Amino acid sequence: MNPLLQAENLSYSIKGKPVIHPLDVRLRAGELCVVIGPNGAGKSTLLSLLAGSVRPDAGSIELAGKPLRSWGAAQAGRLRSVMDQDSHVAFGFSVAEVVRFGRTPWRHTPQGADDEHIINAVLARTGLHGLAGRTVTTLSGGERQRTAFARVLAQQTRVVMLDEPVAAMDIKHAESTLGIARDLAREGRAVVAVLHDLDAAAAYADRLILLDAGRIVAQGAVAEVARSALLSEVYGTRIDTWIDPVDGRVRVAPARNFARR
Ligand SMILES: Nc1ncnc2c1ncn2[C@@H]1O[C@H](COP(=O)(O)OP(=O)(O)OP(=O)(O)O)[C@@H](O)[C@H]1O
Repeated sequence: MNPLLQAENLSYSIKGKPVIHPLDVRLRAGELCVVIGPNGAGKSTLLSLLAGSVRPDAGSIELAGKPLRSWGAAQAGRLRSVMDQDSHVAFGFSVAEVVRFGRTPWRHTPQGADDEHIINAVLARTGLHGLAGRTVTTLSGGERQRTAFARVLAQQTRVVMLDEPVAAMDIKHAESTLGIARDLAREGRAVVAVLHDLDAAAAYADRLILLDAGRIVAQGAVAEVARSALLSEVYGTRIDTWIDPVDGRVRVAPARNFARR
C-alpha cells in the first residue's frame, strides 16, 4: 500500500547547524509509528517538517500522493492534523469551542454539516464532557493537553501527528489517549507520535523510529529497536528491556541500581 505520507532526503539546519540530516520517513495507513530519542534529537523538528509548518532545506514530502505544498491550507487540514508539544492556550475559548476549531477545515463541505454530532462524540471519547463549558485558561496542564488531543480527533484526518501528546497526562488519561491513537491507526489512519515514555512507546507502537542527533539510528518493529544495548548507547544511561511473560510484549525501564549509589 502506498504511504499516506512520504518524505525523502529530508534535511534541515538552524543557523548553519544540521538538525535533521538527510532521512526518509514513510507513514502508512493502519500504522501507529512512534518516534523516540533523547532531548534535542530532532523529533519535534521532524514532525514540524512532516506537518509542513517548517520548510526543509532539501528533500520532498508527499501527502496522499501529492507534494505537501500543493495542497491548500483547508485541504491539508482535512488530510493531516497536528498536536504540537506546547498546546497553545486559546484565550477566552471554552473546551467545546477549542474542539470545534478542529472542524474548521471541514467548513463548507458536506462533512461539515455533522459538526455537533462529531464534537459531542469527541468530548465523550476523551472524557471531556464535564469540562466542555470551561474556559481553557482555567484548565490544568493535563486537562489542556486532553483538550488539544480532542481538537485533533475532531479534525478527522487520515494522517495524525502527535508531539508528546501525553507528557502532562496522568497514567489513566495517558493510557486512554494512547489507546485512542492506536484505535485511529486500526481505523485505517496513519498515526505518528513522539513519546518519551519508552515502555509506552514499546507497548503501543507498530513501528519505532529511533532518532539521535538528527539521524534515524534504527527503525522497525518494536523488538528490533527496543533493545537494551542500543537504547542504553543512544540515551547514555543503562536501559533494560525484557519480554513480559504474560503478554509477550517488550518492556522497557531504566536500570535503577540504588545499592551501588
Ligand atoms: N530556534 C532554534 N535555534 C537554535 N537551535 C534550535 C532552535 N530550534 C531547535 N533547535 C535545536 O534543534 C535541535 C532539535 O530540537 P527538537 O526540538 O527537534 O528536539 P526534540 O528531539 O524534539 O527534543 P525534546 O525531546 O527535548 O523535545 C535541538 O538541539 C535544539 O536545541
